Amino acid sequence: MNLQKLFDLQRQLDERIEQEHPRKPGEDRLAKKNLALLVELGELANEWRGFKFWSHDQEPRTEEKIYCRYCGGQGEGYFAGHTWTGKKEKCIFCNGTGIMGVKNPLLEKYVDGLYFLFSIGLEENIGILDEVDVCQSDDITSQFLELFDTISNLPYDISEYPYIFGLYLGLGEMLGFTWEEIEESYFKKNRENHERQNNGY
Ligand SMILES: O=c1ccn([C@H]2C[C@H](O)[C@@H](COP(=O)(O)O)O2)c(=O)[nH]1
Repeated sequence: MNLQKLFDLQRQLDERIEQEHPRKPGEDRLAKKNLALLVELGELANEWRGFKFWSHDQEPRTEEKIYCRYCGGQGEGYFAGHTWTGKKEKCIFCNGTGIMGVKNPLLEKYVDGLYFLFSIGLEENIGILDEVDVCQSDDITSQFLELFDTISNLPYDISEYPYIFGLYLGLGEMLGFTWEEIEESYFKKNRENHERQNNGY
């Protein structure tokens, strides 16, 4: 596990965001990043679904089709490439399948949380943690609850940061992710985050 690489990318992204969205006087960015992390954690729990005892579908959302944005998932349209033809043609962008690929919403949400976790570390000048003790509760629900609890308290007790990091890595393992998958998804999201800034997000 090489945290340095991700940490360096995070620093570059955060510096860019700071330039594009300068801090207002007195703005508490730690509080905002902390809330953002809690929001991502909630969204992650929603993609995991394992706590939804009221539903027959408690399976994690690990596969979701990405529909072709050119034909709206139809596989055909009244165009050839970008040119309007007036008669139905097979979409050349998805080869008529209507589908551009598959994504893993559970992993993507996990990685969004990791972004904010790194960003909080940078905000507080914590630097790279030399060693992370991966922590795991008895079950995933308890792991989420422990994370919500400790993250909510983080602005008042930043010394909990390494413990939270260990809990977050522990959660990743419990959700079945390898570090390689996490890294790959982080790099992909990094490109998207920069594109968003290019496009005035
Ligand atoms: O200072 C910041 C602000 C945002 N993000 C990234 C983390 C997530 O990948 C993404 C969340 O964006 P939304 O989709 O929630 O808008 O932005 C950072 O890395 N640093």
